[in-house]
Amino acid sequence: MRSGKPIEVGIIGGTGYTGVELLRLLALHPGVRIRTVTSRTDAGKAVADLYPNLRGHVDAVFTDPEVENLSGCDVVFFATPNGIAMQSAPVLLEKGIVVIDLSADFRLKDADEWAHWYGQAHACPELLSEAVYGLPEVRRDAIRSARLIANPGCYPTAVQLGLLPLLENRLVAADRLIADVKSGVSGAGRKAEVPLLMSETGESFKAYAVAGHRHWPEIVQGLVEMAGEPVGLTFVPHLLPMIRGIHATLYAVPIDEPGDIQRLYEERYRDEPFVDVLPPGSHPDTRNVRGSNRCQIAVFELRGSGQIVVLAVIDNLVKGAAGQAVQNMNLRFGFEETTGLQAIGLYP
Ligand SMILES: NC(=O)C1=CN([C@@H]2O[C@H](COP(=O)(O)OP(=O)(O)OC[C@H]3O[C@@H](n4cnc5c(N)ncnc54)[C@H](OP(=O)(O)O)[C@@H]3O)[C@@H](O)[C@H]2O)C=CC1
Ligand SMILES: CC(=O)N[C@@H](CCC(=O)OP(=O)(O)O)C(=O)O
Repeated sequence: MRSGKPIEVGIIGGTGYTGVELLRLLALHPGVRIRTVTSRTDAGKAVADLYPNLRGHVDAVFTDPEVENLSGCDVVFFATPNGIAMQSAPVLLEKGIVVIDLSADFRLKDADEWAHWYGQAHACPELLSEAVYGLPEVRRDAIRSARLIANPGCYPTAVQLGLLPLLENRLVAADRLIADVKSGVSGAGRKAEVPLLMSETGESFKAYAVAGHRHWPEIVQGLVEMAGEPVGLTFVPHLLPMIRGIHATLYAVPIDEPGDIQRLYEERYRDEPFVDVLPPGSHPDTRNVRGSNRCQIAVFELRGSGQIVVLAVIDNLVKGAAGQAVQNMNLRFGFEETTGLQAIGLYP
């Protein structure tokens, strides 16, 4: 466990939902000092004036997102829209600063695939192979020595953790996977857009991006690595009338008699501090992980159809973004993995 001088942290995009969630978590982390928090629109304003929940905990003032404002940082988090981190990550890495990107810029390994899904050419394709996909439950050792960490997306975190034990053990048909996943509205970020108004989302429920969502290639990339074979995945995201939370219902067809699936999940995740396999017959509820870095999972083998159904819930802003980013920082800088992440889910 690391001790000594706190590490210096920078956050680009400190006014957004994942940025302020990083601030909430890092403010109580004993091993860090928040050195720089950026905003183009609120530069010069005290962080605690914009976010009074942080009064007395964060004394930083928003600054412009210029690279010069980040020198002296040991680690910089990008909590920015896609396409921003790839512009400045190379300069920061050259300065010896560790980069943890919460956006999707370094998640896909194939630059053409990235350009296809994100609608622009990648600015530094040469870094894609080096970037470590920061799902600690799969890649803990690589994260410990990474310079550039691609923090997973929210949907991909829930789906991959839900299917990992089945795919690693080759128990299900990898070409027939279904992920039916629902998200709270904060997944879309803090922006003024008509489809995100309370009157549009508040008492309604719908699927979206059924024909193709940019998280699909990210999830498939991760599942292929787990399964060691090609994967066929149907992924359908939905927008739920709630603020935080992701609920994934995952369907898989066993190849043979799969054995004791409950035990398989319990053993795979026994030593994982942030994956909680619930007792048989449980139905995980998004509110039980709200504000916490936990993923709660339940697994069922349906007698009628023979299908395996896995339910996985996370808070999209915590295990799906800022919490997982802090978990990655902890691994990278030698802190106890759970430092600053002990918050229990809010109930009700
Ligand atoms: N919301 C979620 O649940 C999740 C989000 N993510 C990803 O994390 C990233 C951040 O998401 P979220 O917090 O929701 O987004 P928001 O839209 O809420 O916030 C974006 C932040 O980026 C800043 N920003 C915007 N453009 C630029 C720019 N050109 N240069 C520097 N800063 C900029 C904004 O501040 P300002 O304009 O003042 O500079 C703002 O602080 C996104 O890539 C998102 O896809 C990942 C997982 C889950
Ligand atoms: C509810 C909602 O809109 N969710 C977002 C996904 C969350 C996210 O921010 O994903 P990236 O990090 O990959 O951009 C969406 O579907 O676009």
